[in-house]
Parts: sequence; C-alpha cells; structure tokens
Amino acid sequence: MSYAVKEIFYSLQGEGRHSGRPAVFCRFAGCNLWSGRERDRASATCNFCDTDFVGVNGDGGGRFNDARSLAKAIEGKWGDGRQQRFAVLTGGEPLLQVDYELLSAIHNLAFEISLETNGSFRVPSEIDWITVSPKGSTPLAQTTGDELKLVFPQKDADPAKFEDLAFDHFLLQPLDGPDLESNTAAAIAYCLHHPRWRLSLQTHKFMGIR
Ligand SMILES: C[S@@+](CC[C@H](N)C(=O)[O-])C[C@H]1O[C@@H](n2cnc3c(N)ncnc32)[C@H](O)[C@@H]1O
Ligand SMILES: Nc1nc2[nH]cc(C(=O)O)c2c(=O)[nH]1
Ligand code: SF4
Ligand SMILES: [Mg+2]
Repeated sequence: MSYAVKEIFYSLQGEGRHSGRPAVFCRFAGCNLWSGRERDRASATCNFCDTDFVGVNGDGGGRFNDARSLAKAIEGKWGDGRQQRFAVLTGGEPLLQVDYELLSAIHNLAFEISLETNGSFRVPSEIDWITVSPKGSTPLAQTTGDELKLVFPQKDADPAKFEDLAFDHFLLQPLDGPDLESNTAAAIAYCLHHPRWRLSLQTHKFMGIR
C-alpha cells in the first residue's frame, strides 16, 4: 500500500483530553466529506473545515511507497528518545488510507497511536486512542471510542444525539470561523447546563504553534 501524506510535524496535541501532550502529527491527504477545494466548500457535506489537506506538498509530506518508510518519517520528526512516543493520525480523513500494515510499522517504533476521524468509517482495533468528531447528519459507522469531540454548534448534530454512545469523554469544540467568540460562549453555556460535556479549545491556535 502507498500513502499520500500532506504533512508530518511535531507539536503539542492542541485539542481534546490529550491536549498539551507532545505528538507527531501525520496529516493524510484527502477526505470523503469535502474535496478540499474552496469552490466546493458550500456544497460539501462538511463545510467548516479549518485544514488544508490537498496534495502532498506540505512540510514532511510526500508519497510513501510502503508502511515502513512512512513510519520512519514519523519517527524522524520525533527524534531519538523512545519514551512517551505519541503519533496522531489525522487529515483529511485518515481512515481512507490507514491500514493494519501501517499501524504495525508505527507500533514497532514504540509509538502510541491516536486517530482523529469523522466517524464515517470503522476504526481498526489497533488504534490506542480514538477521537470521533461527527459531521452533521452523516451516519456514524464508529459509535465507540475514547473521546467524542463534537464541533459546536452544528446543524443536524445536537449533542444530545451522541451523549449515550459508548465513549469515555464527551467534548464540545467551538466552531472556529467568523463567529468563534459567540460559538465559544455557546459551548461554555452548553457545558455548564449539561455537565456530561466538557470544553475542548483548539489551544495550538492561540499558542501560535501548529
Ligand atoms: C481537520 S479534522 C481531520 C480529522 C477528521 N477528518 C475529522 O473531521 O475528525 C481534525 C479536527 O478538527 C476539527 N475541526 C475542523 N474544522 C474545525 C473548525 N472550523 N472549528 C473547530 N474544529 C474544527 C474536526 O472536527 C476534527 O476534530
Ligand atoms: N496542535 C495541533 N493539535 C491538533 N489536534 C488535532 C489536529 C488536527 O488537525 O487533526 C491538530 C492540529 O492540527 N494541531
Ligand atoms: S471531515 Fe474532517 S478533514 Fe474532512 S472536511 Fe470535515 S473537518 Fe475537514
Ligand atoms: Mg487541526
């Protein structure tokens, strides 16, 4: 299997329950819910995406012809230390490309593996930390995991629809865009009234890191 990767970078996990944890991010190219082209955004199933996942031209990106070479590229961004190795597979939609061979290759290099997905595909059991972020009325194929991180507010995705699913953590992440400030206030108010939900801020954005 070969893999199309937009970028690979080392940063702090900015979101969710692992917020603040050093991680290598591997951003796969392509998504099933948006082409990534601005002219298609309005008509896309997911139309608020904050990420450029088109092509393989980012820092550390490229086409990797086998699982071992991609795993080695991820290791290269971490460096020599073997403690606490943590890789976040994201995109785009990583489950369009992630396979057993790749997960084995990354695990063989002593990484814990976290995955960010829109939930429209089932997640392989080898993933160590599953983050599902549902999109509107798109059916969820993956209804269990470690954290459910809902962008809020979102049409057709009332938090109440998800709160009985088998996740350990339920997070509301304010929708970034022109209304970030009021969306943050709305997410805070929702959590205060529904304590099953906690706030997830995109801390990397205000820290000025990737
Ligand atoms: C770019 S997505 C890639 C992974 C996967 N496609 C998904 O949607 O979960 C990574 C995370 O960013 C979140 N996200 C994307 N655009 C956002 C925005 N405008 N405001 C807040 N979170 C956003 C997604 O919901 C997801 O949790
Ligand atoms: N620092 C940082 N944390 C993140 N957590 C999830 C991200 C993503 O784009 O999937 C992301 C990201 O792009 N940067
Ligand atoms: S599903 Fe994820 S990667 Fe795809 S457009 Fe939506 S937020 Fe972006
Ligand atoms: Mg991001």
